[in-house]
Amino acid sequence: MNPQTIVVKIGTSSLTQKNGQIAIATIASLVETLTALRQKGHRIVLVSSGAVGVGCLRLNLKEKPRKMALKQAVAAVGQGRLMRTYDDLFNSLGQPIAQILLTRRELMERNSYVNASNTFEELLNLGVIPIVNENDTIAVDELKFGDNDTLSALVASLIKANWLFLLTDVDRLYSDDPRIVPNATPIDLVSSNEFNQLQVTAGGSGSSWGTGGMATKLAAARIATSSGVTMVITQGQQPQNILKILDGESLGTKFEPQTQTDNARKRWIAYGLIPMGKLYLDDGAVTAITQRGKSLLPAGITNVEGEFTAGDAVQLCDRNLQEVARGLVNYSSQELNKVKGSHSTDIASILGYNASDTAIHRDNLVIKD
Ligand SMILES: Nc1ncnc2c1ncn2[C@@H]1O[C@H](COP(=O)(O)OP(=O)(O)O)[C@@H](O)[C@H]1O
Ligand SMILES: N[C@@H](CCC(=O)OP(=O)(O)O)C(=O)O
Repeated sequence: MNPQTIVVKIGTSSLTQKNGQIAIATIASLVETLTALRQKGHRIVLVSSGAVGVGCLRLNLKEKPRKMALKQAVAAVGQGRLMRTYDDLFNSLGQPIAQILLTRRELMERNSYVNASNTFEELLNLGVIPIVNENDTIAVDELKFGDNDTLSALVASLIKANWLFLLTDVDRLYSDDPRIVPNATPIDLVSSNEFNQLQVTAGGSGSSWGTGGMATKLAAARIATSSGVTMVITQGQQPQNILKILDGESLGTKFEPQTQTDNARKRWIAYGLIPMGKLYLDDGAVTAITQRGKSLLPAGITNVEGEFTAGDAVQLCDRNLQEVARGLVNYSSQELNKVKGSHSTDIASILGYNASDTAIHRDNLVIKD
């Protein structure tokens, strides 16, 4: 197999045992597997949860704190211990690692997005395994990834990975939460054209330590597959299965990639940014941008929702309120409220100054699959 770029995400539920102790055997096996993959020439990034869980363990807290500041303090305790554990184990196999802590803010700002991407590139070229987590200590609510499933999919998109493995405490996706519905049907493969028809009940976390459960894993699958990444949900207790899956064995649930968005800037618009508002479009505008590759003109906008400034990301929705695209606006929400539905030739007289013909230029538009 050609060298692949592989992101592996492991959840708290796999890093901790039922009794709350750290799952040393699982971590050791993960470290061996990732080192073996590196030795085969693959480029590896590990996204590891567990800072809060390990912090609680260190501080003898019996459950995950609910108060934000306390959770952040606990994560600060746990992150160091987690990295210490990883460094000891990777070091014994001669594998260098690095720590990367990210918040949503870094991926929202184009310069820091590009910087993060360059840093990953250099680390991977050096043969290092970067270990990523959310920077829980400084992340504020509105700028949180919130869960590492989403973070890992954004990282996979950022570094143009071939694969994203989500290691968790179930062996695959089921039609329903198998803890609640024991005879739920296992799902082995989700092909690119089946994704939108997928009939599953994605429940919350199965343990008191996990975040998001299956719902955030499916959200991650959407981001990953539409960035051209193959995603697999598989059992965290057997990280060595990653090697078998790469060799073609069917273990876990595999999500096939959609057509790849090659343009890094467009991937950033689609996934890096948090949309600040919505534009509702008439049918003509929807067809023009989705089928004819046109820019969005103010004439096709029927309604504007939210408050944003020029340069912000917005969602574009059709008359059924379905999101059809995302893009960076050339106007603020105030301006768009004045010029929506107007012809480009009238805009200067409505606003009293010369402005862009397009509400969103096609170079700044990303159409949803
Ligand atoms: N449809 C489903 N298929 C499989 N697992 C599901 C489903 N819905 C909910 N779950 C639950 O999701 C849990 C895994 O998510 P989570 O606890 O957040 O793990 P992690 O810490 O690995 O992110 C499983 O233990 C399972 O109980
Ligand atoms: N950043 C948090 C992880 C949050 C999270 O997504 O947890 P999980 O659902 O266990 O992957 C931590 O390190 O505790």
